[in-house]
Amino acid sequence: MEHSKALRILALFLCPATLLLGHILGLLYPVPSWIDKDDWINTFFVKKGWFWTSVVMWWCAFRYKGWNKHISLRYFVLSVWWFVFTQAAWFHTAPIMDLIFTATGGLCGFDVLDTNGNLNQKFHDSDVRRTKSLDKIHTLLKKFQLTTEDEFLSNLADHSLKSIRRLMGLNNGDGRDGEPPVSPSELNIFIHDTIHSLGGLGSSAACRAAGGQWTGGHDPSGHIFLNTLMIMLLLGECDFFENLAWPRIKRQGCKLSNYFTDLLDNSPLLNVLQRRPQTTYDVFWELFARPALKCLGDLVNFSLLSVRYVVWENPVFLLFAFVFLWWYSFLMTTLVFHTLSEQLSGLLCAYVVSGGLYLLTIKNSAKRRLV
Ligand SMILES: CCCCCCCCCCCCCCCC(=O)SCCNC(=O)CCNC(=O)[C@H](O)C(C)(C)COP(=O)(O)OP(=O)(O)OC[C@H]1O[C@@H](n2cnc3c(N)ncnc32)[C@H](O)[C@@H]1OP(=O)(O)O
Repeated sequence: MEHSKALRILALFLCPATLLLGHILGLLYPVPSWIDKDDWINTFFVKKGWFWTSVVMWWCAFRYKGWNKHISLRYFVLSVWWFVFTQAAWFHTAPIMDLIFTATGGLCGFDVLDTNGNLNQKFHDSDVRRTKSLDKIHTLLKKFQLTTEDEFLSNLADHSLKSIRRLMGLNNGDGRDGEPPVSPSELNIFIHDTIHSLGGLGSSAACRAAGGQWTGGHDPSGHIFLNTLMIMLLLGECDFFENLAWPRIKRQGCKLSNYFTDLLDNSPLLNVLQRRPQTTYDVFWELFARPALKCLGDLVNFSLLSVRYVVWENPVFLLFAFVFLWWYSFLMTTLVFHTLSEQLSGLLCAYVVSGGLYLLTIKNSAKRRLV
């Protein structure tokens, strides 16, 4: 099968096939325990995914084809769709994914206390996140207390602040006894209503910033949406320069392997046999220092050449490394996060636009070739 056909099939079917694979794996194996919302892959790469994908895509375009108005148009369409779906549908409004969530009954919740007045373990999914949220809620309630003129509400705010400080392990001075005869659920309602009265909690980002928890409703998976869009953008664009990328790799051969074998070709015993050192110092030098220095030099050479080979000469490797990263994140999302229907809606929303765009482009370029 020719390269471009394989690439198109990969671009079109990789994401739906991975969704299926994830659910089959989910039936066969336990949920992976190493996945963490705050790990470096998620915070540094996936959550800034559009930035990384843009850099890699434009870099490849620049190194293989140069600027071209068709690429810019496709990038513009996908960027606008990414932006309105995940960032903001319009100026100062929530993005489409959050509008769907709130329209289906979802809200920003503040169920900080459980029925016994202790920290609700279902409020956020790790101690670090719970502590950060309590801190944010404390700041907002403090602000409210300083500005309200209603004595009753000010007292309630005071009681809530004391409870929150207790949950954070801070000393209130008067201990738990100083807290009022207000039930935990009433305090939760007060915290919820007060923070909502400050306004601007219509998006998941704003909810997070206020320390709340996005609960209920249908929450289309932002990760599935973004990963799909990024995979299709990278593989879709690769289709337009792969005829330049593969021959370049073939032409250059794998000269990196020579440098790699140099790294291994560094025997201390051979040094001793060939150079026949006379003094103890010379033996030490030939046995330990010379091989170590040579290895270091070769390693630096090898690293520099690898970077040059991958980033400058063949950035298509970089492109596939990122496709792999987005694919991995996609698979982990299918295993751990959201319901199947939320994953499907994330996939469909990305797929409809990016799939349509690339099918249309492929059709148009085939037509142009025929003419
Ligand atoms: C030498 C070189 C020269 C180069 C020369 C070329 C020049 C080339 C010029 C380029 C020019 C660039 C110009 C670009 C300019 C921009 O692009 S700048 C903009 C950069 N911004 C971005 O990239 C942002 C991308 N991120 C996003 O869109 C959103 O954060 C997301 C990922 C869609 C948000 O999703 P979300 O809110 O996390 O919601 P969702 O996915 O539903 O997840 C719900 C929860 O489950 C968690 N979750 C879900 N799945 C997972 C998972 N797989 N793992 C862990 N957690 C998960 C989430 O973390 C979330 O948890 P919370 O933290 O909210 O509690």
